[in-house]
Amino acid sequence: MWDVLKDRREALEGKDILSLFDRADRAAAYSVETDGVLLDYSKTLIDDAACSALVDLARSSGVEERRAAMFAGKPINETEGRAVLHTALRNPDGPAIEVEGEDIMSGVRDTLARMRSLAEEVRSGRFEGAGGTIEDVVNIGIGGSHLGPEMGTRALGPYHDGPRCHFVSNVDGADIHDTLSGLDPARTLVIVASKTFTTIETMTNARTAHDWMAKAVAEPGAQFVALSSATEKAAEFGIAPERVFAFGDWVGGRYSMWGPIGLALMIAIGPDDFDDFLRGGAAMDAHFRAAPLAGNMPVMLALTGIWHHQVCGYPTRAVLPYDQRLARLPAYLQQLEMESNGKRVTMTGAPLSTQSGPVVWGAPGTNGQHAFYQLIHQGTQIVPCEFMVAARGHEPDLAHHHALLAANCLAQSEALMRGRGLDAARALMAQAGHEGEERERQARHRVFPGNRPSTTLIYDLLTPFRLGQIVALYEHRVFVEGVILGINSFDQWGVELGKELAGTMADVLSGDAPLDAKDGSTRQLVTFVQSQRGRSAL
Ligand SMILES: O=P(O)(O)OC[C@H]1O[C@H](O)[C@H](O)[C@@H](O)[C@@H]1O
Repeated sequence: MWDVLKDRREALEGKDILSLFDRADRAAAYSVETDGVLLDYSKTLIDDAACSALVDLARSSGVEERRAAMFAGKPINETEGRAVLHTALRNPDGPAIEVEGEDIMSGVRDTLARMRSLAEEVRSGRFEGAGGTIEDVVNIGIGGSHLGPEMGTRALGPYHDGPRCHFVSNVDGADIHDTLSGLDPARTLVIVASKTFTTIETMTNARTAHDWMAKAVAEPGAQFVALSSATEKAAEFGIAPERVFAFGDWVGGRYSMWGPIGLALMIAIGPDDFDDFLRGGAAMDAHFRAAPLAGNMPVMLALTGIWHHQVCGYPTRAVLPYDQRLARLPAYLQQLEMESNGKRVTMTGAPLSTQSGPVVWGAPGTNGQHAFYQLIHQGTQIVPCEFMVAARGHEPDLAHHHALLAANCLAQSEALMRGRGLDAARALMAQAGHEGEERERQARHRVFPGNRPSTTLIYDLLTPFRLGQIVALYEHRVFVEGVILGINSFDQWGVELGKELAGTMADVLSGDAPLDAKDGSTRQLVTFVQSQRGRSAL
């Protein structure tokens, strides 16, 4: 299949994306719409032959079988022997799903009901801290226990009518210091979010928060909540079982914002809006399960990604939400995509014959336009761009802002595709009064090669439901790309070595472990830190 795709790519060499629009219905044919969201992937150099080869690739890679296995609770996370059922969290009224012979759905419903009741108590003021109603919620967690709720809380700002929410993740004391200073411990709720309840950053921050609260509050544990699969560890930390919200090991960290890890988001926007977020995810699941591959949004987004990264060889892709409230989406997607598909061996342990998933990066528009779009338009590397934008904003009084925002988004994808040729650039320079060699020199700087691919995801308004659709869309896109590459998208062994070495490095830095075994560079760096510490102690 890969050979067919590579041949197709060669056959398209020198062809313009714009010329593909000679086919009058190209935009509609290269788009998928589901439940009010439209994905337009027509501004890519994918023609009918390439498209059908890509769909064949998805089919022959077993995407449909693997999808059925995932939803049925089969242990498709083979290196950890686990099912992959984050989809169950957003379908609490769905049918029974058995994991190792036991139905998990009643547990999902119970936990959601308990989350709802705590969220309502906190929001209504019935749950009080030592000093009265809760004014601030601090979510302590990292990676999958941080990025989802943080991204979602920011994205759904217009729905945020609960207490203020803060997110602490970094072990850098600056993070918790800056977050806690100014908060009243007697009116703060601390959520310790950690699937394993062992992550060094989170446990260090949780203990610091506990000490901070203990200075002002007689029973600090009463203002702590735990979100974890390791309930016994949460109990050891001193958090009472009624404030521990558990989830199964069939929920991967980076797929976990739909369940207990989403508690901060639920407290912020309220359980009803959180339900809408879940419904949006479930709607995308239903589409993903039922739509034929060629009309399936996550599948076609994945195939566009496969085309650009694996077939065309473009090393990165940019996620460019034209929505300031989606500022944290690129970071969220970096974990989702790069931790899931940044692997060098297939499910069987054999080396990948393809590239692993691409580098994902991005920032909201229009800000990025004034920073890195220079390279996107004129750099030598091609960066496929994934634009997203709502047709309207949440601020009716500022509709003229939104009109400019949307216009910029649409103009960028057009500019990337059309570019500006040398003749047009010469004409511009002539108009500006340049002549001869100077005109030629100036014109060359103003050429845009164009023919640069992009996709656009467009929807009416960024509601909780829409956010649910968008997050689930990207989850399934990662899944489809992973299946095609033969990767296990649900483990993350690549984060382990650094963690192990950090443990011993702390001893080396403190002088409790020998430095001799380290390489020259590491010895130099350790010595520098030690000498500076010594100075500050003087
Ligand atoms: O939720 P936790 O167990 O604390 O894990 C937090 C994060 O750290 C790990 O190292 C993984 O790389 C992430 O996938 C995970 O989300």
